[in-house]
Amino acid sequence: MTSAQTTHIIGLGSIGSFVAHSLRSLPNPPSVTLLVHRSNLYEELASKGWKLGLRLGENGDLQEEGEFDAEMLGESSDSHPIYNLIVAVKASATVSALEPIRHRLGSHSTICLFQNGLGQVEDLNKRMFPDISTRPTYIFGIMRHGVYLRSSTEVVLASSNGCAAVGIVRNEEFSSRPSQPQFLLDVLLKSPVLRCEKMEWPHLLREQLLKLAANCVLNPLTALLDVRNGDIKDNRDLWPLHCRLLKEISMVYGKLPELQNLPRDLAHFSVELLENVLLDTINKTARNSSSMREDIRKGRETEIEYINGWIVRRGRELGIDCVANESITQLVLAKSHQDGRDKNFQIWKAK
Ligand SMILES: CC(C)(CO)C(=O)C(=O)O
Repeated sequence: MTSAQTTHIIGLGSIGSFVAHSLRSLPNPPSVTLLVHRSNLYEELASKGWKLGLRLGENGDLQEEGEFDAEMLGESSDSHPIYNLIVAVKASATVSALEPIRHRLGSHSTICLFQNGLGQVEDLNKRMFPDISTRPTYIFGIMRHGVYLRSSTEVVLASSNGCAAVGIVRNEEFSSRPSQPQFLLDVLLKSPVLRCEKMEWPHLLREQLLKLAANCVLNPLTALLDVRNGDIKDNRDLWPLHCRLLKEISMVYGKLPELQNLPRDLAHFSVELLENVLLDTINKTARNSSSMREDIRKGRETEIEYINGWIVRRGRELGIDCVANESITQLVLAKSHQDGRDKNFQIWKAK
């Protein structure tokens, strides 16, 4: 049984588990239901008494929070409506992850996406909620905390100076929807560990676009060269490529219809500004191994279609040829499919 005060969380990687823990550690915690895809994770949570642990710093004490509810997706025949949903799966897995609970979502729901990249809302609307009247309200979240999983039920928060931002996505059909996004916003904003601020949509969109520009350079290059973020700055041979990628991105941003009516300080994205954001991101995350490099190393699908791929698609709509972003997208796709192809080739050769 769920109520309008229950928060569901799907995607129990580092971000999803961190948010789940933050909500349950509030003084009057909301009820939180974890939506689990893997039976081994479900069994592990059960064996730990439905608790998740958070360590503040690598060697900090383990703080456990419990009384989570959990549902094993695919096996649960639950048809109760879901009012508040936090999505922390990879951008490329959003639609498939939400498929088993699609019948429980609708205009009564608020969906908060804590993900890299852009284009997920358009995907959800097209593939899951084509009827405008049944669409949920979306909140987009930007996570600036360094978190990683030490085990499937233990998260490490690398430092206490990270922060997060959330804002309600305003699009053409956003009007008076029956969902109550305030509940989810309030619980997210209350958590002292999350350090989450609320931003009005044009400001959050600007932050997302700036973050996306840095991701468009850092993520594919670290993945293709198999290096840490800091190495991208030190390798001078890459500089002309950074510049070409950012020039295309600046041109696309300059023509985005959703920015046309905004004041200049919100809609202006010069190449110099994007370069500064890129350098600042590299300096702050120099020792990080980017999420795309990790995806490639672990043989997982990357988010390239929602990072450089988004720039290429929007560029195409606006008549801007994004040759550098398109080439780098193809290279990352080729690299991530390489192992599979090698295996197929071996099988083919063996026949
Ligand atoms: C900023 C950066 C590149 C940090 O590693 C990131 O967002 C990612 O890895 O996806």
